[in-house]
Amino acid sequence: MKFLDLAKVYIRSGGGGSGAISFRREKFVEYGGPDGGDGGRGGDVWAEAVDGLNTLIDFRYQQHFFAKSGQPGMGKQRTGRDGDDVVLRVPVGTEILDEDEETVIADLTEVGQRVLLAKGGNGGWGNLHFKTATNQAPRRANPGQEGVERTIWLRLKLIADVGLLGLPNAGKSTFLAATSNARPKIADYPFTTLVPNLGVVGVDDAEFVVADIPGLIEGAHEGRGLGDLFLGHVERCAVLLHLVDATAEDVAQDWRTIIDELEAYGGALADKPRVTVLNKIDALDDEERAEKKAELEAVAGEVMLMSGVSREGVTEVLRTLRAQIGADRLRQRKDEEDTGPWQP
Ligand SMILES: Nc1nc2c(ncn2[C@@H]2O[C@H](COP(=O)(O)OP(=O)(O)OP(=O)(O)O)[C@@H](O)[C@H]2O)c(=O)[nH]1
Ligand SMILES: [Mg+2]
Repeated sequence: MKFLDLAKVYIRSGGGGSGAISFRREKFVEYGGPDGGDGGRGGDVWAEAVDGLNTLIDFRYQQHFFAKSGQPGMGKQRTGRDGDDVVLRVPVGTEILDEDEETVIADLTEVGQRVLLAKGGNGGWGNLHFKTATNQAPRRANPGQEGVERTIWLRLKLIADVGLLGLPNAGKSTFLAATSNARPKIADYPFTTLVPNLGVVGVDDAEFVVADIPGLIEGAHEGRGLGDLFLGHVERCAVLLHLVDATAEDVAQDWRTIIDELEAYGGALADKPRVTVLNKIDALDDEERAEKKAELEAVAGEVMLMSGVSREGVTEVLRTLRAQIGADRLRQRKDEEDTGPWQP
């Protein structure tokens, strides 16, 4: 199976148009001077971070991006038309890497940020440019400069405030759907979420972005399951929301599995603030709730209770997240009429 947060792309800027060799031809003018125009410039290839995208899926269907060449120059001093630029529209948070997959060419972290990936070739000079005192009728012009061809990689790291963690089936997508504008796929089989979903969650007067990532399983950091590829996504989150399925056999063990993965992944992930939630409590009676809560608290410390389905406890969890995210990252909640739904 292929993952959409990494895409290989071939790009080529346009070559410059060649300069023209041409001479003026007019009635009663016997020796018209040179009038060959310059070739047009070739188109550039750019990348630009845009609103409203959160995967690189489009680059799975189109991997080649070639800008147009400049048109050749023409007589009567006419310059050839420039080739159109090509712009790769990528989600915010996309890194652009060189062919070696390591060298970072650019990191597009803001909407509208642009980077030039391949410059179009200059147009060649027409013979008009070569006229000198001793050579009044030059029969030479330049070819256009060639375009630049290169292979690059696009790598997406989502910029979310909260990263959802949990084993497959813990109810992460259900939670996201219940609390945000995102409509992730939900099913009672594991690994329903193949592509990370982003949702904007509002609570009180604040908004933040939650990323639903595919379920983590044991060994994910070694490449098992789908989780490890997406651990990279959560690196930039301010808080992790760890959901534990209350209907599971052993909630302490389920919790431990995820924590082990975080620790094995290394980096700052394991030290990030974390909110631990016992989810799906609608399926339990009071006695079972207390029992599971105690089991989980014994290993995880403070635990909140919630159900993404009945929505019991959801607001409290959102408020806790809000408090942990920090004011600098929170967006002001706006009425949808004002601006339309905010798109990650
Ligand atoms: N009773 C109950 N069931 C829930 C709750 N939340 C989710 N479920 C069910 O649990 C199953 C898995 O839910 P998802 O939201 O797809 O789980 P996930 O964690 O996103 O799973 P992956 O994407 O596979 O990692 C579905 O059948 C849901 O209906 C809840 O609060 N209560
Ligand atoms: Mg899911």
